[in-house]
Amino acid sequence: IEGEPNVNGTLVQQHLRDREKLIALEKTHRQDHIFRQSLSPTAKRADEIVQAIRQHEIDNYWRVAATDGQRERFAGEVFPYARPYISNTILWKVIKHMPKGALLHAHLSAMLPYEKIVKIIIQTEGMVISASQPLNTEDAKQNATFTFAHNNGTISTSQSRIDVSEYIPDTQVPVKTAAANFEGGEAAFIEFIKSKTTIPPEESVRHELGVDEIWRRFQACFGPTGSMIQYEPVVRKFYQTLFQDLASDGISWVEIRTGGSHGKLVHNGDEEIDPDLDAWWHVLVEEIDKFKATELGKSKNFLGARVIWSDARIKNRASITKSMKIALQRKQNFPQLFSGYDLVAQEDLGRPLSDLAPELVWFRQQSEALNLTIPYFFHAGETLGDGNSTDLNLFDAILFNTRRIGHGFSLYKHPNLIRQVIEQNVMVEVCPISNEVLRLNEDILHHPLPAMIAHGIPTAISNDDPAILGQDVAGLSYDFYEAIQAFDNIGLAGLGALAQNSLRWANFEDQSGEDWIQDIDRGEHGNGTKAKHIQGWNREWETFCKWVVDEYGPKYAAL
Ligand SMILES: O=c1[nH]cnc2c1ncn2[C@@H]1O[C@H](CO)[C@@H](O)[C@H]1O
Repeated sequence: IEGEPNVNGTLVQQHLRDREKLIALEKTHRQDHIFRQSLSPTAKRADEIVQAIRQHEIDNYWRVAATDGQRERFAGEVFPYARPYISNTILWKVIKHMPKGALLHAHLSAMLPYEKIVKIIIQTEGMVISASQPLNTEDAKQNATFTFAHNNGTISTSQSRIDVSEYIPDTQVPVKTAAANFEGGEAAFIEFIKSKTTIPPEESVRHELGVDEIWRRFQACFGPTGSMIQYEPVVRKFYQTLFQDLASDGISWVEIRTGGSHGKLVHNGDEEIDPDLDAWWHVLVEEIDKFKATELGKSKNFLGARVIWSDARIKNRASITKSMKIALQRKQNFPQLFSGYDLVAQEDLGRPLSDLAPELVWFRQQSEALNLTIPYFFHAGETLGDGNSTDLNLFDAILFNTRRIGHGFSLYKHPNLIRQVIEQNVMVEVCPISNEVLRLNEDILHHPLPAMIAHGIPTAISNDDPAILGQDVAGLSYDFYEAIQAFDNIGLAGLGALAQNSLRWANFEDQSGEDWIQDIDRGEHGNGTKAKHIQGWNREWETFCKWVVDEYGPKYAAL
């Protein structure tokens, strides 16, 4: 036996060089590779600083040993437990500040926290609530359903509480009165509404109960939301609050999934739904324009919103066809607001896309005959399965030329599809917190996002149903935070690429398939609307990176 291990030995040094090369080679396949290559010196500096901030907080803030009865804490732990700690971090402040581009995957009735909606309702003249039974016990509160409505003042005044045994089921009580008289007052009333419309942390973490169980709870949360966002004055304030919150979070464009049976409106001073289905669309057009003209809308350069018409895949053929006909009419009347088409609700239990092939082919033929551009933006692969019908939806989605895939959680199991998705420029709308709470990944560390990026799959981050699933804010900051927190390979530059992708795959205006692909290929170098918006974001990104360097450079440079 001779000598000692020596770090300066030729073979050791060779190994370390090979290692660097191999890691670098691996990274050239990443979807964010080109974006990283083109970072300005300031952006590179910001990336390094944020890396230092992140590591410092992983070591000194998140890593906390278990003490009597308390769990051990760690970076990347389940979102519902991490959430209260996130807002104390510097990394959070950085993420909040970041320009995030477009929110491409979110369902309207679960976009704005219900506390905000209920407060709007309480303040709106003539809003009433009725419950299916007196809410005087915990059991009753759990079992009851409730409905909001507008009433022109003809209600009986004998009932002023919904949480006493004397309450007569289905009687309307002014919301303001019911809330004020609720045991515990308005705060307790809001808590009650939230208990019926949100998934609490203690439920979210129970992964042992599986996907179907959480989907039953999740789906039930949507029940009361229909009647919340129907009365015009409420709807208008809802949109203004929503757009304010999105813009304040650095989001400049949003594609909202809704429609189907949801697009109904009760006009100011009315009690009944307007049979003219355009009414709902008119209001949204007006509110988008109104917000864009506000100080905040202008200062944040808010670009607007479009709607992805969404039908519940659980519906029978006839009602899907009927809804498609209504969709075609709306597209004719509101070509700019109407973006595309999707099918929603639990994929595992609803109709697979292959089952709906006749309807989807027919719909495409109809829109072509009418000279309408209605691309597909399908949910697909939101499953743990491999080869089950939800997983196979990915194949149909690609064959139907989906322009983006919602979730695509199981895509990483399909090498050939991955190749096709990359070649055909299809982007995956990744919703990390939604996937976690709906029990696909136990925590962010188990999410396939880094695998998708590493394989070169275009991805962007969305929040899906933040009012229900626990983010409890309209913006994207928590989902962005989870992504950067969990994976060393992402970093600020990786988040930047994800944000820029969101604009590159945003459906700003009707385009033929060819033009759509060309604009994605050209990205910031194109000459159309999309390139202009990406260039706008690039400028915001530089300003943001400079802010990071100025604000945190001095302190974190040394770390
Ligand atoms: O992650 C999702 N995957 C599929 N469908 C969803 C998801 N989140 C919400 N919805 C569906 O959208 C409808 C409201 O517009 C709800 O019925 C819900 O099932």
